[in-house]
Amino acid sequence: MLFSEDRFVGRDTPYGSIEVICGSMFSGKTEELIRRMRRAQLARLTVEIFKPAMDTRYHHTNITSHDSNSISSTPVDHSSTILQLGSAANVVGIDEAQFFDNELPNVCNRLANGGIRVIVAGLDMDFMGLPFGPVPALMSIAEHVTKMHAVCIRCGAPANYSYRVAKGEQKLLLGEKDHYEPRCRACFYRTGE
Ligand SMILES: Nc1ncnc2c1ncn2[C@@H]1O[C@H](COP(=O)(O)OP(=O)(O)O)[C@@H](O)[C@H]1O
Ligand SMILES: Cc1cn([C@H]2C[C@H](O)[C@@H](COP(=O)(O)O)O2)c(=O)[nH]c1=O
Ligand SMILES: [Zn+2]
Repeated sequence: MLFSEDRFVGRDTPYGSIEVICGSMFSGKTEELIRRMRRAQLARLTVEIFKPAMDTRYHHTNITSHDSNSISSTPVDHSSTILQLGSAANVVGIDEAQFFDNELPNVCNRLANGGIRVIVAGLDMDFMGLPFGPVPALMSIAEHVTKMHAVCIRCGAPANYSYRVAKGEQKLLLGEKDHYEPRCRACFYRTGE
């Protein structure tokens, strides 16, 4: 069964696995990450949750969804710290993976090869519709990839793009609905609206 805690109970393989939760903004990535981490906690597994220190939108330490669900986490500046701090856990969760350095896939592989279930959430595409940071590479090496969809703010179809309504061409621009709206392919590429 996918995403089940029982894979870690009474099984003698020394290997873990990598799960990626990706999609546009507002698609439910953080809620899904929190759900899986809470289930692991209910199963009395040791969990460690990380987020990039530069993502200060909601809370300094907590991971918080757009619906204000939250779970405590450790902010880190570099993926190497995840390897140091996460190696003793049964389950490692990582949010906002797009903001991490390109060593993150290697770090996740090392954790998974050490027996840890690694669950990573992040944007697969930036505001240009281009692959974002280490997330596409993580999707390649993961056992399980879940692509989430928001609701297109323009037409109501499933949305897999994050359209930037704010000014600015830089890749990194923290923000919420004042800066971005989830859109479907047609509404994303239909310009001037
Ligand atoms: N256009 C939208 N489509 C879907 N969910 C939305 C939308 N706007 C707001 N939401 C809210 O955002 C929540 C998902 O938040 P979150 O898990 O933080 O998403 P993500 O991490 O993918 O940005 C949904 O449960 C919903 O209540
Ligand atoms: C598309 C895009 C997004 N960002 C920023 C905006 C938000 O702060 C996060 C994404 O948060 P969510 O949990 O997925 O809603 O990323 C960015 O910096 N650049 C972009 O192109
Ligand atoms: Zn649309």
